[in-house]
Amino acid sequence: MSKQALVSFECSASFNPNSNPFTATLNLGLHELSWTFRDADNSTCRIPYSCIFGYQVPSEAALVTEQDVEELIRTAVEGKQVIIHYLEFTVPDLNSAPRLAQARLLFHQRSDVKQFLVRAKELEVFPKQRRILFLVNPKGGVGRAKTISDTIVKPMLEHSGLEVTEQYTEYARHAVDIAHKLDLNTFDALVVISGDGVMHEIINGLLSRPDWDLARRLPVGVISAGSGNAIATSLGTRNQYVAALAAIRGETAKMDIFSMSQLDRPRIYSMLLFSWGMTADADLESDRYRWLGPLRFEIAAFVRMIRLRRYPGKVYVLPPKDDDTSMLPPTPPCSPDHAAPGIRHGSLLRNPDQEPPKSWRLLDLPYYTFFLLLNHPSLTEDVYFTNEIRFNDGIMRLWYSCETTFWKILMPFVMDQQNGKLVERGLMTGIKCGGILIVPGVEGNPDDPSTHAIVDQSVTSTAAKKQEIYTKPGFFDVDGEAMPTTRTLIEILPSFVEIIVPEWYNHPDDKEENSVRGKARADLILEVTANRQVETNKVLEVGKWLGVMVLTVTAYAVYFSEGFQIWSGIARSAAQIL
Ligand SMILES: Nc1ncnc2c1ncn2[C@@H]1O[C@H](COP(=O)(O)OP(=O)(O)OP(=O)(O)O)[C@@H](O)[C@H]1O
Repeated sequence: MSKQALVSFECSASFNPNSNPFTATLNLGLHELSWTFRDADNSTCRIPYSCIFGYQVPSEAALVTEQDVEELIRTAVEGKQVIIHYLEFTVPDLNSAPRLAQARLLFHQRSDVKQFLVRAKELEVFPKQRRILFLVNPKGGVGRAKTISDTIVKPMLEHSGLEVTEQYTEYARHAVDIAHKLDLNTFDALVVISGDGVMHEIINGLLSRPDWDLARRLPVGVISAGSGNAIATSLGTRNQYVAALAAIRGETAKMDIFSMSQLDRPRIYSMLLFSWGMTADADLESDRYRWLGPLRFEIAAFVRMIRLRRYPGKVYVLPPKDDDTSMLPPTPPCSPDHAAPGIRHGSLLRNPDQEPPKSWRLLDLPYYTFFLLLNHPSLTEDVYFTNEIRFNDGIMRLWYSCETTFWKILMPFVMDQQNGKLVERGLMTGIKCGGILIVPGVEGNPDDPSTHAIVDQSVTSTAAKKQEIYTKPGFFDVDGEAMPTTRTLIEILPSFVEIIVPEWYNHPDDKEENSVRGKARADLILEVTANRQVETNKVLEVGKWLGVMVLTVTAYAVYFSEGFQIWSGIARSAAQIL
């Protein structure tokens, strides 16, 4: 009997519909079902509860729910057979799809079936009954959300016991309206089948409600069907079967979010990133290459590396753990009744126009080519930025740079895009902060050299032009959505929303032997998800970037050649690069 077995039954078990049943002892442990086969050298088979997404008895009444357990016990007893649906991870590689699998149990005694079902319910073997709204974005990524919903999610939901409603988004930002108006008593969770953009929209929709303090507790989840899919990748649910499993089982974790305040505008909330400079331009401009799928980011990034913009501005940073008591608390102490418009959750400054106290440090760069604030370790599904970040660590981490040399910018992306070491290449400075105030642009008349003093004493207006300092405002990028570049206060709201995670995400101790809640392979899953250290395949990465370069330069040449030979365009572009 398994070390952790709490109760055991004699039964016959088979693990696919056509295989012969084995005589086995079935053990219900704390975290897993296990079988010891008598006629197969006492070998053992295990299914962690965290991988079970459905339950069935051979009658039409197949679901275990709070309400119908009595009825199910009755029908199961008659049939003496129970079918368990679970995900089987066969290959030690999370990128390969897990398999939908079934275990069929034929109990010898009817009383055993009843006892099994009762204990299974106590031990939360099966998903708890919940009501979930699935929001499908048919325009996300390359438009595969409907297929993913029909071929992956729905078959897994069939025996889950969940009450499911599906709704398609019909226009851009429809998800904001849906989340804003949602009846919170009707659903226990909101899951999007989309990219990060729709996740951003539902969080902003929920937090824009008068009852935001209640709404923020609604668990939200994502089944990836976008282009970037950074949140799903960071959570280890990039595989849609794993994401659907997480949605069905419903484990949640608290997640920090960033709040962005601009004067006279409603606050915007970000779950993933705030960015300015190259990454923002590339992300927002990549929308025109949507048909390329995730490759759109590399193409847009490369174009922007060639035609890099430098954004001037003043950036004030509040060091973490500042004890300046003149400040308002950053966490959300205000009830909606007491919240002033625009300062719903309390704020570091009374408004973004307030001059920051002396404890805020002015960063000393003349301009910014990179400015990136991340809440998750992955920037897109192909860019694993750093393993320094956890979405619930309550810390804001900012990376910034004024680097302009093409190769110095390109190389980290080519060599360290997937191994979490991109930030270690010296391209960017990384700091922790308690709050950030950005004052973008050059103050005063851009033709007056003295106005550039705030940017850099040595940069005059003419020099600024020569160095192509970008005097146009550009855009801030908030989770892939554009935000106007005006004076902006950014702060963190720690553990502010509930996000659906795989069960093993919350159980780092499951790495230990004999504790297998996160499947027998929890160690691998944890390593790949919570601390994802995938070695970059340098040959593949260099090949991919060479492809991106050739494609971009050719497209550029065609676009700009205007009647000249394509090759003269290529030569011009090459000259620009050099
Ligand atoms: N029916 C629709 N028609 C047009 N646009 C829509 C519709 N439904 C949603 N959208 C918009 O599609 C945009 C992109 O959605 P989503 O984030 O899911 O995909 P993505 O941008 O490809 O992925 P990622 O954000 O992960 O890169 C969102 O801004 C959303 O407002």
